[in-house]
Amino acid sequence: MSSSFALRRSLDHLAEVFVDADDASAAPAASGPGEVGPQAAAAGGAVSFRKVSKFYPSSGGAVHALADISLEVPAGSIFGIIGRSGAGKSSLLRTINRLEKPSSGQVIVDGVDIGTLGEAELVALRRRIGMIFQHFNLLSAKTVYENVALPLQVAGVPRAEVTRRVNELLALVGLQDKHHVRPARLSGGQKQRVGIARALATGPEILLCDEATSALDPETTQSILQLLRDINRRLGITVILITHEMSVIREIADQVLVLEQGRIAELGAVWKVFGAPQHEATRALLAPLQHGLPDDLQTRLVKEAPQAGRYEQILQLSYSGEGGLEPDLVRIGQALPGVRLLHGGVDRIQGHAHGRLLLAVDGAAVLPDLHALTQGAGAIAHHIEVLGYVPESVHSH
Ligand SMILES: Nc1ncnc2c1ncn2[C@@H]1O[C@H](COP(=O)(O)OP(=O)(O)OP(=O)(O)O)[C@@H](O)[C@H]1O
Repeated sequence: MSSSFALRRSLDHLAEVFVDADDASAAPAASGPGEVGPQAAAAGGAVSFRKVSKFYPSSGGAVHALADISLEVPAGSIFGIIGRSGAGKSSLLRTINRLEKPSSGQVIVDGVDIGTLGEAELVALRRRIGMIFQHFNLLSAKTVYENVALPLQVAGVPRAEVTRRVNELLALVGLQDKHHVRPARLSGGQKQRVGIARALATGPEILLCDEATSALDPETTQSILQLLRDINRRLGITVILITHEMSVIREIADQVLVLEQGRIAELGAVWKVFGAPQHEATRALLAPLQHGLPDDLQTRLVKEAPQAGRYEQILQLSYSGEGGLEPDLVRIGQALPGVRLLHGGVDRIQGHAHGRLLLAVDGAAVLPDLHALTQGAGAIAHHIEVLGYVPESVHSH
């Protein structure tokens, strides 16, 4: 792609997402130039979807991208949308700033049905909704400073004020020493920080994140998620993000929506959905995060207890976050004498312990009533099952 073509595309995109210069003078801004800014804690930012459906016309018949979506995103929350490729995530996200128009149903932002807004009001709405992208969408010919300044300049903010705010925004995202650098000389994480600063320039109440960390390595992903969390907490901005990685949801979101073929497969608090996934799509998305049986044990595991020779019983203890139950190693040791921890892991999600432990107990030991060990105040796990038996000692191999 030639650089002028790339620039034109980026400019087109920016104009689409933010405002266009002609509209800016005509539009009654939601908050006037004097009030926009990252220091202003967001007061609103609630989004409701009411029976939202979306069809795209196509030569092979209409594609039903969203079907009857109704849900609420509370103001000030972090809301994660996940699903397989083609599930409808982008389509749903883009209805919030009306880059996509629903075929039916309403999207309501802070009590206002945005389908009823005229052009000028739509411009004002988009100033209250920032957006960041997987590929950052920065203007390559402009410096970091100029990229962040642009939405403020377009909104008619006086020059001295632009300078003050861009300085503040770049400090907020940790790029105070990169003012005069062009995007090509930044790392992916730094580019996304510029994208975030630019998205926050007009003091939005909502930040839409379209696969914002998908192009980043794991360490940079962590730092960007941390920044988004800080922004959510410090500025009170509602963050709505789409991702295909459950680890991103686990890291940052309060609520998660699992989309499957345009429909709600699952919706709820992240710790609950992780602890007791109801839908096959959710279980499939969670599978890579779970501590399953390692291959070496899997190959040696038999379903029936061997009739002769020594063997070990392999138990799986699961934790779903309910009731504050955490793995208490002393109690586990008392309930299952001689137990050894083979494999597993526990995550804390929103203060709830989640995970699985794989344990080995000598084959000669008589197991207690495992169901009883999941009940009442003395419970050692939410669920316990014998996965099978491994001939001889596990550590003899
Ligand atoms: N402009 C369009 N015209 C026709 N079909 C479209 C258009 N945009 C999306 N679709 C179709 O709508 C469905 C949902 O697409 P969407 O991009 O919202 O899903 P997604 O979950 O974001 O996917 P991905 O993770 O691959 O980005 C898909 O079948 C897609 O092919």
